[in-house]
Amino acid sequence: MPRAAAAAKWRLMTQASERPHRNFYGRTRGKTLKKSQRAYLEEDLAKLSPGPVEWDVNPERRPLDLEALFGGREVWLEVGFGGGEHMVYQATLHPEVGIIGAEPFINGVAMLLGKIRRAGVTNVRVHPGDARDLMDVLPEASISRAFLLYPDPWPKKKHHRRRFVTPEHLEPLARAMKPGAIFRVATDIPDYVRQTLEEVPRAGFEWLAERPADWREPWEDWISTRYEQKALREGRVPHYLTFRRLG
Ligand SMILES: C[S@@+](CC[C@H](N)C(=O)[O-])C[C@H]1O[C@@H](n2cnc3c(N)ncnc32)[C@H](O)[C@@H]1O
Repeated sequence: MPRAAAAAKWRLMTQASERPHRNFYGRTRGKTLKKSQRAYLEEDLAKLSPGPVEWDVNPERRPLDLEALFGGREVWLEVGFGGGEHMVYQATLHPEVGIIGAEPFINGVAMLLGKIRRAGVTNVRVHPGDARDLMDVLPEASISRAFLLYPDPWPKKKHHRRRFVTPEHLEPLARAMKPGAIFRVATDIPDYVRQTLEEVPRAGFEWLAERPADWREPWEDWISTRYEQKALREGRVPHYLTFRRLG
């Protein structure tokens, strides 16, 4: 590799290391991929990838061409889609919108790809990596709805700053969302509710007043996710919070 290119690569790698979670793309968290899952990844992922997102393939952070990706449809975003059940459900329910999701857990990506095949939906795009990289290249005010469903709880106090509901994540999210856009957050962790209600309004959202009384009621178009099922089995209580982007 020429020296200048190697130096540029090194700069990118060191920048990347400032984002401790982004490098877990490709890890299977100890689980092996089934043969069918490997096939989904090999055959479908490139077709459904939104384009240059990662730092090393888009170092200037050129915005994605969402018009080309979704043909002018309204665009929704799901952060950390897990096994993808909610994304595919919403894509089936709303063929008139385009949904883009980020998830670094490769087994989850493979599960989503399998569900996309079985449902036959064509309005989903997948970034197999950190949502921060994706948010960085979303055009300003381009997202009409965003979902953060059961984000990693990071229960220890010293890890709270790793939670998604911190300025590091919420500011790029707010930048990418249209004024009036809806942001849904579901969590089973009471302290996560506290932090969400503190931090999300600070980033330029209002908590929708019609929902505080019924924050234990899921949204009408809700499908329970894998993580929610686990939380319910373990006796934890889901909370559903709805915000609107101001401006
Ligand atoms: C507790 S799981 C919930 C998954 C799914 N939303 C559900 O409800 O079943 C949290 C997910 O967020 C993903 N995640 C964590 N940090 C992320 C990040 N920076 N960008 C995108 N996804 C992330 C994890 O890999 C994990 O799959």
